[in-house]
Amino acid sequence: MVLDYERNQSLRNDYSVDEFKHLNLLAEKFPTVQSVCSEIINLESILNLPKGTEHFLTDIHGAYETFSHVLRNASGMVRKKIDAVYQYALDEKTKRQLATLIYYPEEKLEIITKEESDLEGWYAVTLLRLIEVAKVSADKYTRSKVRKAMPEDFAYIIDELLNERNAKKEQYYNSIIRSIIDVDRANSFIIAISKFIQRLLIDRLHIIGDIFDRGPHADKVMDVIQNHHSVDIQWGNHDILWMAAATGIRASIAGVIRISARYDNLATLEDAYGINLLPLATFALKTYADDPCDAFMPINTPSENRSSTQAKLTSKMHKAIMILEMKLNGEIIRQNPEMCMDDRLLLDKIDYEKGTVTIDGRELELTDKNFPTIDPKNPYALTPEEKDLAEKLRFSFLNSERLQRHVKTLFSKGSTFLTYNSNLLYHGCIPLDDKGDFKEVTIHGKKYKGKELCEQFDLVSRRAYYNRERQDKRSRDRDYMWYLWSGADSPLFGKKKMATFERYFLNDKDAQYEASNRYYKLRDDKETCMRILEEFGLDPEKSHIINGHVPVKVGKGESPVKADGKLFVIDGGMSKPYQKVTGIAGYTLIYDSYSLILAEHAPFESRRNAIQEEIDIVSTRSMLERATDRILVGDTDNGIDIKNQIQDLNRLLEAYRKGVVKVKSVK
Ligand SMILES: O=P(O)(O)OC[C@H]1O[C@](O)(COP(=O)(O)O)[C@@H](O)[C@@H]1O
Ligand SMILES: [Mn+2]
Repeated sequence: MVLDYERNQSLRNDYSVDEFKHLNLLAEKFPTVQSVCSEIINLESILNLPKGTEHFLTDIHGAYETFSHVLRNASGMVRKKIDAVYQYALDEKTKRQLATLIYYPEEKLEIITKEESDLEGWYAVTLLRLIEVAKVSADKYTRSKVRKAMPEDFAYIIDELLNERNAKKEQYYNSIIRSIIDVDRANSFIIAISKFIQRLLIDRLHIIGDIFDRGPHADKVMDVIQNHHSVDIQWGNHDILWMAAATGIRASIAGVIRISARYDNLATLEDAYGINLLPLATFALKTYADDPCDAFMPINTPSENRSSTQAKLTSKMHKAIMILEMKLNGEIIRQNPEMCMDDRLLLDKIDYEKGTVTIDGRELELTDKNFPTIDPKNPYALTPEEKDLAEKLRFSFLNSERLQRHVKTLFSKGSTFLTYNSNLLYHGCIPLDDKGDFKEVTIHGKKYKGKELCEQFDLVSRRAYYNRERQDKRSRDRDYMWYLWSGADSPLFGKKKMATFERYFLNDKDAQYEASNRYYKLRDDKETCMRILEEFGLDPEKSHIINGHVPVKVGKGESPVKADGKLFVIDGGMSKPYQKVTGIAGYTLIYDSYSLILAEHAPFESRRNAIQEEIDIVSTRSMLERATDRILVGDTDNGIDIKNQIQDLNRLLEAYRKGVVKVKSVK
């Protein structure tokens, strides 16, 4: 092919060698003039369709049941579609049952098939209703896109049922329904079409970070994400902590275990990820045999459980891993002065005789003075047992197949930030200095700020993970990946310190205070947000920033809408422990072809009640912005890709017609 190119002077005049190669590759996929033309027509028609609906969620923190419900009910959109079709035709009870069936088809069918006296009649009516709901859910997409979303087993039938109903074909239509029931496929069909509806209503899912920690089942959330048809993730500080642990970074491993102990989730760590915690339990029992470890009782342990063997063991493990984490953090901080984290070196500021610590010139009394593993002369040194323990834990994390799979998903679908359809998405902040300019941060001796800083942290983390087998060598990439969890200039965190030590060992609100980067004040300011949008290459007039990380205190009157609507903070406290702070149970930001809508969710009772009592999450929707014209695919990022494809196809068509690229097929 390249030879053809070199021999042909006129070819060389019209095409570069790269374009010639590219067109020949494209010709493999579109081997005839006919196929090129139909693809152009197909793509042109997609450009004129309404854009798909995007859903944004954040700070899931292991709240699997709520997360799963919000996806199943498409943040309230399933119910909205049912209401649109059957506004007065069905009563509330029937609509609620239909909605629950769509959310939990398997579970609901089990109940209904046992209770329903006229099952055949119920199937017939229900199939028809589900098809109607599917129809309105699919109406803005092309037939080809809808077909791609269909469950394989029923693709043909669903396609027929969605498109073929008119007076003439009524009999044909009814006969399909009849035979689904007759051949005993009604249950499978209901499950398939329900999932199809769920999928149609969330065309794209964005997760603005913090999937892990606090709640019990981040592992199940990750399974859902792993199998999702279209999702992206912006890493949160808790996610990167787990990713760093899976990279084999010992300080991060200790951090993951500490938080799991704090929220009484050690069993999940063992059962879901197969992490062997026996070495930690043995070490903790021996080291803290007579220490009550009161400050390390898992939070929210009911008073009647506090003296149980289990609670006592967890507290000892919690303290043991906390001290190990402090030592390992110290090792990284001391080796990386450019991180400027010396204020986090506290083990050497303790007077072990007096039981005090000196912070910012203030001598404060420790609430717990028992440090059997610390050598006051060399407080960061690991004891031989601690070294052995850290190695065993690292082995477990590096070899947990499920954890590694989840972390690979976080890498393949995630990043430190994302621009998508004129929105800029990131979990924490873009570090700013005291004057409000982009803060310069040193990584590996070089200074970065703004977008470049986020890109650099992204790169460092990927390098650290994909070179994790080379643990023999000290890796500064690993150190910087660790930094992202709690470093003052980490875009995933952005507080001047993480006061972990102070929160466990002191009774002093001032010392425990975690001041935030300037960003968190200045994000209220429209001009700052516009500058950030510009920095990331977006049109500041039209674009928005979408943030998580800091719970919005809705109960105290705080609004998730900042900077005159340029920025939205959508951490509404999906995980239970944070609902006290927010007063609600999470937000979904919905971006459809007309508008930006914020759905505010009331607490979710439980999956059991959702299925049995048909208790849905109550969501209040408010319109944030409405477009004057309906937004079409042509206006989106995907639209830009499609337009580029059309351009390439036109060049190919021209090349076929000029005879410079050979038509590859005679068909
Ligand atoms: O609520 P806990 O478990 O005490 O955690 C508090 C810690 O979590 C953090 O808020 C970080 O977690 P988030 O990213 O969820 O905010 C720290 O700043 C703070 O020290
Ligand atoms: Mn966070």
